[in-house]
Parts: sequence; structure tokens; C-alpha cells
Amino acid sequence: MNVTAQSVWDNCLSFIEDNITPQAFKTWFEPIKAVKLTDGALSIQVPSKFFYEWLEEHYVNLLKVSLTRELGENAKLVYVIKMENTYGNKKPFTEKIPSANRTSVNSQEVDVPIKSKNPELKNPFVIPGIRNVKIESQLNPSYNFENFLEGDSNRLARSAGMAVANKPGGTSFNPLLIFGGVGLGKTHLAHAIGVNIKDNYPEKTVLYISAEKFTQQYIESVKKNNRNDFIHFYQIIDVLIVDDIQLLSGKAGTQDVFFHIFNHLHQNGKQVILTSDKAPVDMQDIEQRLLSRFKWGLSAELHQPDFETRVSIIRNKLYRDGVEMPEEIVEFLANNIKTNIRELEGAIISLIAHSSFNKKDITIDLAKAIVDNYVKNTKREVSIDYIQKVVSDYFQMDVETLQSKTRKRHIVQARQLAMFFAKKLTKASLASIGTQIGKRDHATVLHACKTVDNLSSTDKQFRKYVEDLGKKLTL
Ligand SMILES: Nc1ncnc2c1ncn2[C@@H]1O[C@H](COP(=O)(O)OP(=O)(O)OP(=O)(O)O)[C@@H](O)[C@H]1O
Repeated sequence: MNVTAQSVWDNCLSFIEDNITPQAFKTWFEPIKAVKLTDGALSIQVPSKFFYEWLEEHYVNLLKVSLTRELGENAKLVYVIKMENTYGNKKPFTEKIPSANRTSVNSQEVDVPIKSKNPELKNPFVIPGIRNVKIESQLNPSYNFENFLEGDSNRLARSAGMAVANKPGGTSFNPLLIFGGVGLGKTHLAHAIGVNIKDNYPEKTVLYISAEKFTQQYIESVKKNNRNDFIHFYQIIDVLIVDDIQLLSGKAGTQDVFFHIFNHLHQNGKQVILTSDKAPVDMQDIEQRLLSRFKWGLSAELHQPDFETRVSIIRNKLYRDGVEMPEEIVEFLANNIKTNIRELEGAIISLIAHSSFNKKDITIDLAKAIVDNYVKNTKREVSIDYIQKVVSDYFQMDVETLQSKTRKRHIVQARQLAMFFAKKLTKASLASIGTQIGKRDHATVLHACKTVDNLSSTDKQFRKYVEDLGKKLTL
């Protein structure tokens, strides 16, 4: 019988297929092409260097056994690797394949003898120096657990984050989705988990990436026709942290590729950590199959910090910056900047800067001037969730009541006010506002906005509601 590269490889494949899961076979063996067979050496082409390394890491014995069955003890395997690509990595794939093994510019051939001449190598398929690919984690070490202060507002998310950091992929918090409003610490906590995992498990590959950058990389990979490399790159990560996942909204291609990466990682016990500015249930234009996966693990909300937590955050920042500030001013800041920790930090920095540039002491008057100025100049972003919370608190009802189907007048009015402020203070569409406030349609929201306008010009009491709520929501 005529023995060709293809026939040898086909036989290897049927042996391999019997020994691994269909999913693994599809992912790691179907993309391989048999290239040539010369002097007992089978050349196979793999799509990327990562792919090659993955095979070496996970399937080396299987390859060895299957090839030895076909070509005998002296069989050799030669990998032909297409030019590699870079993803999410400033210094990608810096490991060098020994130049003696490099035979062409557009492809890299790695000659891997089954019987090694080097007796120290336990695994004869492995070439030292190229197995461990360094992927820069893109983590910011200054965002860690030590300086992520705990309070009622973040206790659940912080504890879940610590549990994940202690046992990545080994808890039921997979994925861990951290969600909450602007500037409440989602990015900080996500980094802290990654940083802690790197401390606990230095050998694990951790990658932090924003959903925006992930999308750009994906688009780039499609343009360059190397979508598979893109997928394989992400599939070898042990801990994948994707920030602002809501930004995948409306991007069907990126969602699809993320779905496959997510599934692969999850099935292989790898940890996924996501952040979002809204709960999965409120995410718009994200495919249902992806949303349902986001809900598989734990969704933990970061709420607005309470007064005590705000005070601790200020004190901690002052301590780290080596600045002293009278307690009265610390409390003044904590009382006046409530909804966004980034703004709180910004106000502290401005205060310190004003005092040192103008050589003035930090006084309560200076603090008032900064806070006034700060609040005026800061376009506050409020979420629809926050609006519903403020309106229901104001009318002493809970959010569920505000959203309910009841026609009781005071509840209808509260709901209409929430819709009115959502239209006024957010960029959300009428349809999206309706969905988020009790699953109503856009016509109901439009009607609510008109009603609030009419009533505020005819009903004094109602006008007071609008003014009070307006102040609460924009302060
Ligand atoms: N619990 C906390 N303790 C100390 N600092 C905090 C805490 N929470 C948030 N911060 C600080 O507040 C700032 C804003 O946090 P971060 O950028 O993580 O917010 P975010 O929720 O990701 O915001 P965005 O919605 O804009 O992406 C950061 O400087 C962060 O260090």
C-alpha cells in the first residue's frame, strides 16, 4: 500500500479521536494538515505557535503513541507553524525557537524527534525554552485587595473575588460578574483578583482586557484573516478578565467569538471574570445564549458606598499620599460626594493641589469651593437603576412596587417620574427605559414624560416632587 503523509496522519487521527473528547478533537486536531512524509518524519501544519505549544503541553504523549504505531520507534514529527500574530500583548511570544530549527521566513519548522538525544529531557517531544509562552497579564498592581476598602456596599463582590483568587476555576463563581454604577470600583476589584491570583499561582496565565480592546483585536483578526489564531490565543488563558462586557452590546460577531472562547475556558475549568455597568438582566442587545452564561456563576453588585466606607476610602487615600486633613473636612467630602468613588478621589486631589499651589491650608471653605466647583463641572452620569432607587426611596416604596403593574395613582406617578428622569438624565432610548422600568414599551415612557411636564406646570405639589427629585439625582 502507498504510504503518504495523509494516510499516516489519517490513521493517527482515528487513534487520537478514540482517546479524547469530540470537542477537543474538533478544536485541536481538525485544523491540522498533513504536509509531507520524508525519511520517517511526518510534517504537520498547525495554525499558530500557540497551537503547537498547546499540542506539546497537552497531547504530546498521544501524538507520540499514535505516530509510533504508524512509523515505528524512530518516527519524527515536524511542526510547520504559520506566521504568528499578536493579541493583547505588548511583548508577544518573545520566546525564540532555536535558529537551527527555523527553515523559512513565512513558516517555522520545529523538528521534534521522538527519541531525544538529550537524556535529561523527560519528554522527548519538548524543546526546552519554547513551551512557556509569556503573556503579559496587563494587570495594574496598584489595584489590589489591600487598598480596596471593604464596606456593606461591596462585601459580597469583594468576598467572592477573594474566593476566586484563592481557587481560580475551582469555585461555583464562574464566571464572576461584578456589576455596578460608574466609578464604584469594578475595574479596581477585577484587577485585584487578577493580581492576587498571580501572587497565589505565578504559573497561571492571567489576562486582563477591556471589552473594547477585545472587540478591536477581533475586528483586526478578521481583517487579517486569522480569526482562528485569535480564538486559540484566548483559549489557552487560565484566568480571563474582561472589563465592561456590556460594550459587546450590538456586536454580533464579537459576541459569537466570545461565546466560543467562554465555552472553551469554562469547560476546561478556567476562570472567567467579567465586569459590567449593569446586571445581565438589564443588558441590551446581547445574545440570550451569552446572557444565560453570564448568569451561570455569581453576579455580584457594587453599590454606592455608605458614609463610613466613603470616610475610610478618603482616609486611606490621604494616608497613602502622606497628607493630613481635619476630620471635619473628611466628613464634609464624604457627605457631599456620594455616588462615585472616582469623583471623591478627584475632589481630594483637587483639594490637595489647590492648597499646595496656593500655599493655603486645607480649610472647610476651600473644601466647599472645590466641592461646589467639582460638582458643577462634573457631568454626573446616573443609571436607571439609581433613578428608580432614589424615586422609590423618596416615595417610601420599594423598587418592585414602583415597577409593578398596579394603577394606584401614587405608584403610577412615581413610575412616571422615574421614566421622566431616566429620559432627562441618561442616554438610554425610550424603549430601553421602558424595558428597565417595569417592562413597559416606549409609548408608555413617552406618555409618562408628557404627563410629568403637564403636571409640573399645573400641580404645585407635583412640581415640588420634580424639584426635590431633580436635586437628589443631580447632587
Ligand atoms: N472600595 C474601594 N476602596 C478604595 N478605592 C476604591 C474602592 N472602590 C473604588 N475605588 C477607587 O475608585 C476609583 C474608581 O474605581 P474603578 O475605576 O474601579 O471604577 P469602575 O466601577 O470600574 O468605573 P467605570 O464604571 O467608570 O468603569 C479608582 O481609583 C478606585 O481605586
